[in-house]
Amino acid sequence: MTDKSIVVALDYDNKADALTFIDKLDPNMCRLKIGKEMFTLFGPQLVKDIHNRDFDLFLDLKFHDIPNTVAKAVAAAAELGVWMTNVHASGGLAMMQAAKKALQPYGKDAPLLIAVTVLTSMSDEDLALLGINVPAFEHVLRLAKLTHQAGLDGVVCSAQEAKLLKSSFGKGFTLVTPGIRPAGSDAGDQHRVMTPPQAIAAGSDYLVIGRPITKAADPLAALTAIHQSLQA
Ligand SMILES: O=C(O)c1cc(=O)[nH]c(=O)n1[C@@H]1O[C@H](COP(=O)(O)O)[C@@H](O)[C@H]1O
Repeated sequence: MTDKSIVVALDYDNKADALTFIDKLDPNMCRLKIGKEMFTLFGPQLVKDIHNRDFDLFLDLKFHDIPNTVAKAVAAAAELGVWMTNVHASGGLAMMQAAKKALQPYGKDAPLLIAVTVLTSMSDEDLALLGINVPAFEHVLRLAKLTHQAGLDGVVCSAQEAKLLKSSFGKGFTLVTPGIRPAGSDAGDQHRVMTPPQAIAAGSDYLVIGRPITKAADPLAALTAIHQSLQA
């Protein structure tokens, strides 16, 4: 069972539970992601604990601040040796360029740097409340263009926009897609969703999947079922 296109979002509030689950996994089965909750609770030691188990780790802290601050935060992520990290594209071109530049000293050891476009929890109506009166896919395209211009490795978007972005920016522009829901599972707070096979068919490179796995009665079985759906 090897499919490292799956990135399991480990949104646990208990480190022991998270490590117990990780210890059932093989690093060839998936990659892992920790975000604001786990990093705030458990800090860089958790990153070390996960690296000691040989998993590729996406540090999802979605930096969004002035260019100098984001550049330093991204360099700090590189110091931790993570596989991937992210910023918000809405932080702007100068912020993303500063972040990219901060990774230059790390050469081929630099983490992949991607930018969040429009959160997958947001609908066209949510955007309208922010004064953004275009469909989500148009705003995603706009932010992805800025990210591409800044020289980042790719974007976080929903799989619903993957086809459009691959045709606009090419195969090498990495698409990381949360909002993945196996058929029949609860969407929860996610709005722009797709199933794992649909997302891969649309051109997603990495599927970020959290609750459908971690909140399942048997998380390992849920992950295995997703693997099987991708092989079918
Ligand atoms: O950057 C992210 O990973 C992210 C961006 C986005 O637009 N939407 C999104 O859901 N995420 C993250 O992806 C994960 C999705 O988790 P589930 O909804 O439980 O599958 C969460 O950890 C989110 O923080």
